[in-house]
Amino acid sequence: MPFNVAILGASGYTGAELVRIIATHPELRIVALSADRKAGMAMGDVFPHLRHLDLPQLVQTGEIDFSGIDLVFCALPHGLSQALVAQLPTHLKIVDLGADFRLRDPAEYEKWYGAPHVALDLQKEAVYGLTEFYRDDIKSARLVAGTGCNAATVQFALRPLIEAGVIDLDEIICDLKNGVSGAGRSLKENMLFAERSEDVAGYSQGGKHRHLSEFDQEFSAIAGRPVRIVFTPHLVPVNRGILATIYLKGDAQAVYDALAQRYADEPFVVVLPFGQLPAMSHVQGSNFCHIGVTADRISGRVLVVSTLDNLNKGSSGQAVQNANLMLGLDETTGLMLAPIFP
Ligand SMILES: NC(=O)C1=CN([C@@H]2O[C@H](COP(=O)(O)OP(=O)(O)OC[C@H]3O[C@@H](n4cnc5c(N)ncnc54)[C@H](OP(=O)(O)O)[C@@H]3O)[C@@H](O)[C@H]2O)C=CC1
Ligand SMILES: CC(=O)N[C@@H](CCC(=O)OP(=O)(O)O)C(=O)O
Repeated sequence: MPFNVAILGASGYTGAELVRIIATHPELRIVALSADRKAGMAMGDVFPHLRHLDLPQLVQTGEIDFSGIDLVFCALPHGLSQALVAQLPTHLKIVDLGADFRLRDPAEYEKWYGAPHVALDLQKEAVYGLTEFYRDDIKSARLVAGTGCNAATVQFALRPLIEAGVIDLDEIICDLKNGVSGAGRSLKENMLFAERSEDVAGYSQGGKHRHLSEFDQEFSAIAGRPVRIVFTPHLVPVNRGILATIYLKGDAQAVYDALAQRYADEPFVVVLPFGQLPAMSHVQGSNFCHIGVTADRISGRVLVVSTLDNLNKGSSGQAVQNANLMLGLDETTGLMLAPIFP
């Protein structure tokens, strides 16, 4: 018997990607889809690429009968899940894709997201959803908080290096490029084709991006002392994909060895042969993260490049990976599809 799942926010980009992934998942069945402005519409009318699927109609969340449902994916804008999850029946397992439950310190949440947290008990119970590092906790969790997509890309590169003690923790500089689907599907002037095509621009520079809160939390916990990285994201004219170029001080071979060893048995994190660097196009449409390492000509400088698909490994793929664990399924179920290329 497959597990019944609902997707809240199914008319958004991550919602549609969840549907695309789950459509061929042998153990999950979509029984409810919610939307806000698009409630009442057929999913195939909102997303013609999903027209061939037999899917429930989009409804308001309040219209869903959760009694026969096992797990809920929340793909809602920031700030909505906390109040909503608090009202849902407690038999449900929840995978939240937004930022509501990522930060363990409520003061940090308020600082970065501009409003007090309204479900502190749920926050305490939530497990951070970076599967490869929280696998055991996720297996027994009722509520999992998906990571930020930029945050996942950078953490896959840096966590093993901080753990292994092979880099200078005070010299971490990260330059990241990401695609426009990361901003969601709702209309925004600065996301218009005429403004994004043929352009590259940084944003949230100077330490203002909210994913810094996840870096601060996670990296400092691993190191056992405060770690602060320099992080500048840039928007590039691609639909999906994130590529982080990280400049470090350390021995390149030791950096490579730490990453290769840490991910040797991980099905979704691929460390390329030393000296090779990945491209966004190598992972788009998939749940894979590719990492490359090379030495700089300046002795003691190392370059690490990490790339993943923001809508897949950065959100919906990660969400399904976590749902698999929470439901006692093999972690890779439904997720081994190869990337789309070219
Ligand atoms: N896009 C990405 O790459 C990533 C996104 N995330 C997170 O995932 C979540 C979803 O992101 P994304 O799919 O991009 O967002 P979208 O803007 O594309 O979709 C948002 C969804 O939420 C619904 N919604 C909006 N307002 C309300 C409301 N008041 N009540 C109920 N439903 C509402 C929308 O419905 P309707 O359209 O019908 O109004 C839509 O289905 C966010 O928290 C985001 O931060 C995480 C990692 C990566
Ligand atoms: C292009 C673009 O705007 N990208 C978003 C990605 C955010 C994301 O998806 O992560 P959250 O779940 O934390 O929102 C950004 O950098 O803010």
